[in-house]
Amino acid sequence: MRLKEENAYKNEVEKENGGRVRLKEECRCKGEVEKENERVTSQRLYSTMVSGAYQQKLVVGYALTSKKVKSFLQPKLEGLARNKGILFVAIDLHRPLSDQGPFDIVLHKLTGKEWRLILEDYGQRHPEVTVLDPPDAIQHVYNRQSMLQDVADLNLSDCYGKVGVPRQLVIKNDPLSIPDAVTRAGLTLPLVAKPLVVDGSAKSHELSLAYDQLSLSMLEPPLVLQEFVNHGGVLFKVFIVGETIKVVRRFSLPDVSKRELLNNAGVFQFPRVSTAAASADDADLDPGIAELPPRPLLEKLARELRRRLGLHLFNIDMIREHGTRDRFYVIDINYFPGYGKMPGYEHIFTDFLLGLVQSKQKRCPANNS
Ligand SMILES: O=P(O)(O)O[C@@H]1[C@@H](OP(=O)(O)O)[C@H](OP(=O)(O)O)[C@H](O)[C@H](OP(=O)(O)O)[C@H]1OP(=O)(O)O
Ligand SMILES: Nc1ncnc2c1ncn2[C@@H]1O[C@H](COP(=O)(O)OP(=O)(O)O)[C@@H](O)[C@H]1O
Ligand SMILES: [Mg+2]
Ligand SMILES: [Mg+2]
Repeated sequence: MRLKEENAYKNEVEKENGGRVRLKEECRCKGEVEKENERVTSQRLYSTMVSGAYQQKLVVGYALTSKKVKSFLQPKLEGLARNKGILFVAIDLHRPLSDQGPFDIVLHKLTGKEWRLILEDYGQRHPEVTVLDPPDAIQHVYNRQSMLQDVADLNLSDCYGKVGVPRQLVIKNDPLSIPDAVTRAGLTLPLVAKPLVVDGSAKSHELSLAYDQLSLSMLEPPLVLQEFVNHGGVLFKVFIVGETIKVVRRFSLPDVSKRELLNNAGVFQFPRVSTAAASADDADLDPGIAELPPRPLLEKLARELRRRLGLHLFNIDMIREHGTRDRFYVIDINYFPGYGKMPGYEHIFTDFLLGLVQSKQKRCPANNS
């Protein structure tokens, strides 16, 4: 690229990046966001010079924790996105959202009421921007009772297998009432006790296994008490990105035998299981346990949940009842999970973003520029 053209392009980038340039002038402290956006601008210049034909298609503003930025926004994803004309820009939480961008998509996973209100207001003022995903839809899966409600309502029982949720009971307060409440509800031990609300904290993932009824009064509400389902120690993590589904196997809690149940009492907190480090994809497993859930079943489940939950980005923790071929339970739904560990997520995610904007343009051609 000749110097004149390069300068002309620099001007064009500066113009296009109006919001970000203004941000540079306005922002007194040279913060992380500014540095990030400078880096992005120079990367864009570089990619133009290398490819010769740069065409930016969409700008994705993101509001994610630093942990999530590290695991999700990996260099391979950013590089691929850049080649496809997608630019990721960090949202500055200290400045009004409407002064930033303009964005085509806002990608976010932050908890807290303040952020929710900001996004709701922004969504109303900027209907042309796709907010991934709507805050109230995300809120619905941050509660372990409501997250499974849609699976229970689905009644998926004639689609290459049956999918349900374990029987469960919500305890809002008074731990002393738990043993009676469990008897009345007719729940069978052992039970998994899970904090009712998932708020991104380590505490919301502190789960316990309860072997006897009396010890249940030692638990700290608000919580969900869920029947433990023997599943051969293997769990299926079903990642969903729009219409794409990817399944991986993870190790999980081992089965609890009748004898073990008789010989044990108490409530035992267990460490985080089924994390990425517990991959069981390459393990030598009993085929009856390891066989993935049937594809048509997953497709129907994902399609229905996408529609009912109003979410594009989530995963489902699913187990097969040990000793059955086709009896499945959904035990957990996570919003914007650890996609960095989903095989091929870079291509899947970038294609998904492009597809979103294309389908929006088809629906509202007047917005095309
Ligand atoms: O820590 P990661 O990257 O494995 O992702 C966590 C998820 O793990 P997974 O992708 O299912 O293996 C994790 O899934 P689980 O609840 O462990 O099944 C949660 O989604 C977690 O988010 P939060 O703490 O509930 O807000 C996710 O944490 P964040 O990345 O959103 O902080
Ligand atoms: N009803 C259940 N039956 C058997 N195992 C369960 C059940 N619920 C949870 N588990 C085990 O506990 C782990 C964590 O539970 P989960 O509901 O997924 O909570 P989290 O949101 O912290 O991942 C699961 O990965 C699984 O190994
Ligand atoms: Mg889980
Ligand atoms: Mg979870």
